[in-house]
Amino acid sequence: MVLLSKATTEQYSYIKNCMPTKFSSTIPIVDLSKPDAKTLIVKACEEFGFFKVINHGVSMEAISELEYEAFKFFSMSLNEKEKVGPPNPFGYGSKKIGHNGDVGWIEYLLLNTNQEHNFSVYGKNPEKFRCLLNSYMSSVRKMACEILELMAEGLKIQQKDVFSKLLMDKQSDSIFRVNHYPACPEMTLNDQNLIGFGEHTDPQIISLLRSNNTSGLQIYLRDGNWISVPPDDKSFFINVGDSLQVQHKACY
Ligand SMILES: C=C1C[C@]23C[C@@]1(O)CC[C@H]2[C@@]12CC[C@H](O)[C@@](C)(C(=O)O1)[C@H]2[C@@H]3C(=O)O
Ligand SMILES: O=C(O)CCC(=O)C(=O)O
Ligand SMILES: [Fe+2]
Repeated sequence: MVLLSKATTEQYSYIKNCMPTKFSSTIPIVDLSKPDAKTLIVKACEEFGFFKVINHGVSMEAISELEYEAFKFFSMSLNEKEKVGPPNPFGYGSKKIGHNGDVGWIEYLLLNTNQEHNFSVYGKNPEKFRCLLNSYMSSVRKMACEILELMAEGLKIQQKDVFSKLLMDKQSDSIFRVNHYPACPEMTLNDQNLIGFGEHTDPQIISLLRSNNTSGLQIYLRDGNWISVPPDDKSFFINVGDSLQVQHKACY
């Protein structure tokens, strides 16, 4: 058994511990290349508010290249990374999330997808990072539009771009987050995990999540239980945000 000294535990005490939950085998899967995708998307949104997409059209090469550059960025010294911060609202952030005083064992880059950022400070090869980010963001935006259009069709809304046009708008406030959850060896040795990104709902229309093959993402179900989402680095997970939930209800 490993015991943590008081001094060690004190530095983490302001970040809550993660509760272990069961892995779910019931996450809906939508194959975007199949004709039933629109029906399955609507069903998943209504019953779960969360689903996984395969055949999403974002190339694995673009994903791996960006992931590699992001890892390089996060492996730099805190001093170097902080040249891209603080995130008010965009840039590099560590531990502090949002404006409500939330904290987590996380560091991240927060970008507006429609805004030019000063990339000259983004890591050792900023131009490469900028190119990879831009091409990744445009592929993911394309996928998001496809999902939103399928959703409108599935809901039998005549105007197919009713949701997707919000994303295509030049003034869109869509954001891109690159989250890094550093290992916390002392806690892991003691079989505990610190909360990375704490409990929240996403205010947007939808969130498109991709991660490496590490577990950690948990979702809250209607029945009041939290479940762990089995990781899958080849797929994207789609979370219905508060704005879509409100608009969706208004569609009936
Ligand atoms: C804890 C929080 C972070 C967040 C604002 C909030 O109070 C609740 C929602 C969070 C979220 C989730 C989606 C996006 O990543 C984000 C930028 C957003 O708009 O809402 C974050 C906020 C944030 O990181 O500032
Ligand atoms: O990093 C994750 O897996 C979740 C992040 C998240 O929920 C968010 O950025 O809104
Ligand atoms: Fe979220």
